[in-house]
Amino acid sequence: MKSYQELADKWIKGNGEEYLDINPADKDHVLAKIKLYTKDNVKEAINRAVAKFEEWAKTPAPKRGSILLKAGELMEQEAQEFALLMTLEEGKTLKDSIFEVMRSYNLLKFYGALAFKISGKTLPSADPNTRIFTLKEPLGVVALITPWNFPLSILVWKLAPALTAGNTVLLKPATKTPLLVAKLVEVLSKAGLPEGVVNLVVGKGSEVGDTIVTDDSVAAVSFTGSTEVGQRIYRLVGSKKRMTRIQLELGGKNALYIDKSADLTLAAELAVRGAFGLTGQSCTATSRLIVHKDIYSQFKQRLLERVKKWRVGLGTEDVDMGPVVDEFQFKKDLEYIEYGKNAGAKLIYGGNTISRKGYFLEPTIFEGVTSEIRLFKEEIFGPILSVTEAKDLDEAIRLVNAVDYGHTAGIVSTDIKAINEFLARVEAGVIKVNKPTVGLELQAPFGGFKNSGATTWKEMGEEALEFYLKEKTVYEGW
Ligand SMILES: NC(=O)C1=CN([C@@H]2O[C@H](COP(=O)(O)OP(=O)(O)OC[C@H]3O[C@@H](n4cnc5c(N)ncnc54)[C@H](OP(=O)(O)O)[C@@H]3O)[C@@H](O)[C@H]2O)C=CC1
Ligand SMILES: O=C(O)CCC(=O)C(=O)O
Repeated sequence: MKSYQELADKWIKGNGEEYLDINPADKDHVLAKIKLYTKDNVKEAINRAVAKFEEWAKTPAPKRGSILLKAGELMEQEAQEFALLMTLEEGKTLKDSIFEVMRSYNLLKFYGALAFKISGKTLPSADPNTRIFTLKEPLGVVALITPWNFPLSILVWKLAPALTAGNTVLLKPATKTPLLVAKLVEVLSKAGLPEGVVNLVVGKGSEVGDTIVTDDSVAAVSFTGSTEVGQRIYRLVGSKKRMTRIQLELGGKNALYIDKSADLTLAAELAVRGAFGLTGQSCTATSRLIVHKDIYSQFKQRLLERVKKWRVGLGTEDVDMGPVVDEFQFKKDLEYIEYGKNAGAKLIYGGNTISRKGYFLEPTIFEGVTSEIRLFKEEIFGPILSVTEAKDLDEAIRLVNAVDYGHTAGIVSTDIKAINEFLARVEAGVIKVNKPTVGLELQAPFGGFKNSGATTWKEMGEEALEFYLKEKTVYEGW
């Protein structure tokens, strides 16, 4: 069984308790024993980031960008090793891991190139002897806190713009997926990133999280994770003595609407891919289907035909879906399945565990899910899909919006009027038309609405850089 102990020992140097990093597809496979960071270790890391800030901020932006471009190249060369580690540590299929690694090295290259064009603007002045212009500057030490489900790309889409902009970084990945991040730090080091610019801390969020976000040396916090933790961080950061910039990307309960004009084969494909791809553990996952009553029974038949062909197994095999990430999430999924059966919804597919050494579940579908029950309203983050019938487009849009989240939504339709009505009235940061709700491209900005995000700043795209820069306005007279 492959061990990553050497990688862990080299880059993760906490003094706290030991944590076993386990392969979710095989509970007996320990990838490494991780020494977690204590609050004191975190404080030391913050101090290192503070001490390095001036030097890194003064490094010319093109030089900073060149290091990221180089890191992107190195990651591309090691893409297969990154992908294998991702599958062993998080459980997603190798195909999905390779896709995530590709996105990650492209993100490094994208923001590396953007370093060459960080710019302010020049404005006309009412005074003929004055020139007005703006200068963009880094913020200082930024803290990046990330989840396990996209263990590499989410982290890189924060880290790359942060570094390009000239900030030093405190990096706090999810405790479940630290090895992959250790490998990223290794690549950055090989690419020439000076020590102390990026400071990895691997510690349980519930123990070291408050220390990170409340430290007055931390100028900004960018967090992706659950709405519950995000709201806690929002309150804590708001009560700090130092004004602190904050970006929050949170949970989702995304709906895909199947219109009466939809191509039903396409609709079934998009529904199954969106709901069960990545084991449903995606903030862009399709968790709810809203189906027009006129095509309900034909669509249901196509949906069941498609899901029967969905292959579950080890991520390293040729399958469509790997295991659930860990025991905690596995139990949570099972509780929701039991709850659904007792809450009046009808289980029409799956619902069982698969007897292997890891945390394997069948893709599961409930129909007759009303908007009052928890299956409809709460983020599950597992391979469980709820189906609800709508009498017309108006009711469908109301149902799509009838949750506290507003991350992603989708419509499958060939009716341009219905599509435009949907685009205008649905409250979500990303809307997909005839596409799966999952799958974001790095050059496009994204960020959720309602309780799916703080809607302060976008991530990805050129827009992501703005979060990591402040703008100074100069009035230069003569
Ligand atoms: N909007 C978006 O773009 C995305 C949102 N998500 C959301 O993330 C969630 C799944 O990820 P998950 O990792 O379970 O989410 P959590 O909110 O539990 O954790 C996210 C990160 O925050 C840390 N953390 C936990 N408690 C605290 C705290 N009190 N203070 C500071 N940091 C803390 C975690 O550390 P530790 O691992 O040690 O607990 C982890 O690094 C889902 O809700 C999903 O929707 C996921 C991807 C994208
Ligand atoms: O769907 C994607 O491409 C990525 C979305 C994401 O960040 C997530 O689901 O956690």
